[in-house]
Amino acid sequence: MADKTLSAEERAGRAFPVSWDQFHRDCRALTWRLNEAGPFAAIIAITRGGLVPAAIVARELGVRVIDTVGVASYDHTRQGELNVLKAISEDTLKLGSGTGKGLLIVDDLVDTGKTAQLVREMLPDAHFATVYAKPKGRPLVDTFITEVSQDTWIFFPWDTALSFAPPLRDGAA
Ligand SMILES: O=P(O)(O)OC[C@H]1O[C@H](OP(=O)(O)OP(=O)(O)O)[C@H](O)[C@@H]1O
Ligand SMILES: O=c1[nH]c(=O)c2nc[nH]c2[nH]1
Ligand SMILES: [Mg+2]
Repeated sequence: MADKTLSAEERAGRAFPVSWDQFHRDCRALTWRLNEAGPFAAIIAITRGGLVPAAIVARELGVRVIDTVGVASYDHTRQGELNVLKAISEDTLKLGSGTGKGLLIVDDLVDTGKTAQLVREMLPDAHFATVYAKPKGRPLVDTFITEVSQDTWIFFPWDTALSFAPPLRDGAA
């Protein structure tokens, strides 16, 4: 049984640090795939993690109508209740005929898939894209770029900073 006193990151066996360069490249690769699935009338970023990929995808696809849906469930690395902090606007709902047809939802990743499930219920016909996917969440995503194992914690560039790493022979992982 999983130890509930440990955070998701502490339970994760591996770390997958992503640099700004790598993230930009992965977002552009995602856009190549999305270009074939579009065109899209608007992009909905799941904030906050979806903001940076949505900006890059919007620039590459030439989409200028951007909305947000605010969903939070992790307090740093501990998953709690899903909270919808901001709903999708009426204008965007109309643009997608109420079901999300012709709209693109963007997030940084799917992990357990709980966030994706909730937003998919709001817009069942929208295309759902993430940059990274873990196996549990993967079935909820239409397009993604890189899959990592469920026990991997992804470190995004906006959450990290360069720091000294001790040499391997001194016990570094
Ligand atoms: O598939 P799940 O297990 O639901 O996890 C994925 C979600 O978790 C993170 O958001 P978080 O709740 O940390 O909020 P944030 O985007 O504001 O950082 C991430 O940006 C995804 O939206
Ligand atoms: O920065 C993050 N990395 C992850 O692997 C993750 N999973 C859920 N939420 C997450 N946030
Ligand atoms: Mg998020």
